[in-house]
This record gives sequence, structure tokens and C-alpha cells, in this order.
Amino acid sequence: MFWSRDMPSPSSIFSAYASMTASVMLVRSMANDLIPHPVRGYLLNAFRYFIKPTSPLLTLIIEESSGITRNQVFDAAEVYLSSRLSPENERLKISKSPKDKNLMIRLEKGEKLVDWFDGVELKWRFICAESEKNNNNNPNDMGMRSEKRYFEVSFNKKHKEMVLGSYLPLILEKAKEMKDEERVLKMHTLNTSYCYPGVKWDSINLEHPSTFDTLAMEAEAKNAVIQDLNRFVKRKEFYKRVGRAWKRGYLLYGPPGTGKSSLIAAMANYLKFDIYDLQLANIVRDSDLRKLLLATANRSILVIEDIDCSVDLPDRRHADAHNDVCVVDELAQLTLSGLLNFIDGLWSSCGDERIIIFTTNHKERLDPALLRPGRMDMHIHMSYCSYHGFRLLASNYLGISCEQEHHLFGEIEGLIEDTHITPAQVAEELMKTEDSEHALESFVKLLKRKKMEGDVCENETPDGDGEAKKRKINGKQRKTTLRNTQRQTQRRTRRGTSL
Ligand SMILES: Nc1ncnc2c1ncn2[C@@H]1O[C@H](COP(=O)(O)OP(=O)(O)OP(=O)(O)O)[C@@H](O)[C@H]1O
Ligand SMILES: [Mg+2]
Repeated sequence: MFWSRDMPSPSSIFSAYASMTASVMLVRSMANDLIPHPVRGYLLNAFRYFIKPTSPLLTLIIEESSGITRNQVFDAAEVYLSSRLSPENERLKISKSPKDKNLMIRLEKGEKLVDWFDGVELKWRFICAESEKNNNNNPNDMGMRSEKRYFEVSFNKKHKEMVLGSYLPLILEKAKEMKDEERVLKMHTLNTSYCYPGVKWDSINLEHPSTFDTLAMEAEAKNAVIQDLNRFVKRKEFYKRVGRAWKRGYLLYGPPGTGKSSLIAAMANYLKFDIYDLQLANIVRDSDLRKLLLATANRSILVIEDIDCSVDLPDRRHADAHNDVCVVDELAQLTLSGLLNFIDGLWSSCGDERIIIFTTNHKERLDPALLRPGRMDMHIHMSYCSYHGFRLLASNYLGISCEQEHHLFGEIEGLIEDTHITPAQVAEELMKTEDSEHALESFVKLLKRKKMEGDVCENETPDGDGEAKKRKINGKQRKTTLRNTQRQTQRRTRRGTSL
């Protein structure tokens, strides 16, 4: 081994160490004699604090609760870490509650896990510390066991800013996405059973399979809706800054069977929002309406279907004839814009991330107050099936992808553009057989038949783009048809939603 003259020799190091130890012992014994016990403890602690080697690691403690509320970072970490498990983990906790879709996997106490973010190593540990709480004032108290659960995450100190500013926010966001994924959506409808005084919400799982991928709608309109929803959910701060309730209103209009209810389900599935289906025809008192609205949760969609029929006051008066006259008078004063103001008022004070959707087959019959700018944020016209819509349905129902061609497609394209056929009718026809050739042949026959019969769009809404002119029936016939449709939709409204 190389040894330099300038370096202290091993024997000198040893003698220096021996003399230092001796002097520490001497100081200690002097201190024992001279310094009172409590002061001595304090000085020793201070001495240890200054001479202890500094660790390059910083450890964050993430406790389960902060005060009486749960700690969101803990909940998020629990969910996030379940996606970061490694083969090294030896003990995991598995659970599933009735409302969960899948098994929940969580770290068992003591388990460790290493995560990497931006090239930085983060060491996680889940700790459950049991402690005994003794209530000294109560002689009968044998002590209560309580469990303190927390995560520890350690990393190099120099990454503190990055962990606090980027890593933990990412965990919160990721966990929210994962929880949304897991979430079973609910459809809330009114319970108006006679054994229950008043009305209340009843919920069932929303298992409507409609998504934006299965919805036949013009690509531009569909993208506009998706972008609008994305913008809405991201703008919490914006709504706060401009002093508006964080809500968005959509009016869906178009003939029956064009996908209004399917679009609502697609929106709910996309946003993972529950649906509250408010059948106004079943609400008798303003106080009930208020109670119902207060019982709706944030991140939900309030739906009022067939709005032109639901607030048809003479009909509601008739339906509620067994109730007292004052109530009838109260209802007669209920206008759509009044209802909206009422909802706005409630939501401004106690609602976040709310969507309200009205549907109608007859936009022209709506209260103009509802249509004025700023009332319903987006008007969405659901119309007859276009060739583009047909291709999407053919892909969904017959498995003929949008890139594939078929010898009947050219003929269908020519026929469908001049025929008023709803996506519901197309879907029904394509479902009749699994043999795609056969299905398309009979679909062509249907289109030809409709064209020959000079099929009309008796429920189409005139919207200024000339569609009203396409109608080939006279006014009298049309009124009868509209009345029948209205009766039909009123019946449906009373029965419950068509979602
Ligand atoms: N645009 C569409 N894309 C895909 N499927 C559709 C579409 N429109 C209708 N359908 C099919 O037709 C069925 C009925 O449609 P939906 O209930 O959404 O129509 P609607 O416009 O709400 O009708 P209504 O005015 O009678 O309430 C749906 O369950 C779906 O199978
Ligand atoms: Mg509908």
C-alpha cells in the first residue's frame, strides 16, 4: 500500500482517537457532576443534532386523514400504487365491494415499492402503526386500539420541487382517471310510488352501451360535442373567475329515433357522470322540485326529455287533478325559463360540474326564453341517417369496417341521401339477420320502398335551413301527426324515460 510522509500514520490516528474518546468521557463525567440532569439531556440532544451525518434523502409522510377529513393524497396514492406493483411485492390486499367492477388490489402493511418518475427513483412504503389510546380520566377504560395508516415516500432531496410540483399532482390526476374507469354509473329516476309521500330519486346501474364510437352522427357535430365537453370539465378555474356556476346546458332536438337519448348516454359514459332523469310530469310541488334538485350530486347530468311535452301545463293540470287546486295554480305559473332560473340559482350556490340536457322533437314549440343566446349553451340537431351514419352503423352491426367496400354501398349512398330514415330504423333493419349480404339487400329494398312512398319527415323541426320545405304533407295532416306524436311522448314521459 502506498504511504505518504505527509499523511498521519495509523498509530497517530489511533492515539488521536484514543485521546478524543478520553476527552469526551472526561467532558461527560464533568458534565455529569456539574450540569443538572434536564439541561444535560437537552445539551446532548443538541450536540447529536449538529454532529449527525446529513442524509441526502427526504421522506414525505402521507397520512390517511388530515384532521377529520380524508387525505386525498393518501387515497390517490393507494389507487395509483396499485398500478405500480412489481413482482417483488410479497403481500397484497384484495377486495371487491358490490359496486366495484373489478378486484381492488392494495399494498399490505410493510410492503415496499419503487417507482420512477422523470429518471428519479421514489421509494414507497406502506405503514400501519398500531397504537393504544388510553383515556387516563376514565378508570374503566382498558385502552382502545387505533391504527394509523400512512405512506412514506423517500427520494433525493434535490428533487423536492419536482416531486411536490409534478409527481404528486400526476398521482392525483392518474388516480382520478383510474377511479373514473372503475366507476359504475348510475341512472336516477323518480320514485313516485303511492306508499312514499312526495318524490325521491331511485337509482339503478346505467348500463346503456352507447358511446361516441357507436353513435351515428356527422363527424363534425360529434367532434364539436366532444371538444365542448372536454373544455367544460377543464374550466373549473375559469367559471370561478368569471363568477358563473360551473354548468353547461345542451338542447338536443330532432325526430324520434335519431339518437338524442343515445347521445345523452354517450356523454354520461364519456364523462363518467351519473344521469338524473327528471320527469317534470311527475312533480307536483315546487318544494318537491327543490328537494330533488338538492339531492342531485356534482359531476352529473340532469335530463329533461321531451321538454315541449313535459311542461304542457293543461295536461299536467289534468294529470294532477286529484291534488289540491293551489298546487295546480302553482304549476300553471311554472314556465321553462322560471324552472331554469330556479336551477341556476341552486347550482350557483351548491353545484359543481353540472350538465343539463333538454330533448325535444319540436324545437319550434319551445319557449323562446329557452332558446335565447346564453340559455342553452349548445343546440345539437340530431337528424336523419346520412350515408356516413349508415357506414358507422354497418360497421357496428354487420362488422363491415368503414374502410371496406361493398357492391351495394354505391346504391345505398344514392338512396339514403333523399330518404328520411332514422338511425333507429337503419339499426333495426341491420339487426334482422347476421348475414350481412342479406341484411344489406333488404336494407336497399326498404330504402326503395320508402322513396316510392315519398316518405316524409313529419316530425322534423324547421330550423331555417330549408328542411321544413321538404315536407310533403299538408298542414292539417301534419297537425294530426304532431298531436299523435305528442300524445305518444307524453305517455312515454309518464311511464319513464326511454334511455
Ligand atoms: N344516431 C344514432 N346512432 C346509433 N344508434 C342510434 C342512433 N339513433 C338511434 N339509434 C338506435 O335507435 C335506438 C333509439 O334511439 P334513441 O332512443 O336514442 O332516439 P331518440 O332520438 O332519443 O328518440 P325519441 O325522440 O323517441 O326519444 C337506440 O337505442 C339506438 O339503438
Ligand atoms: Mg329519447
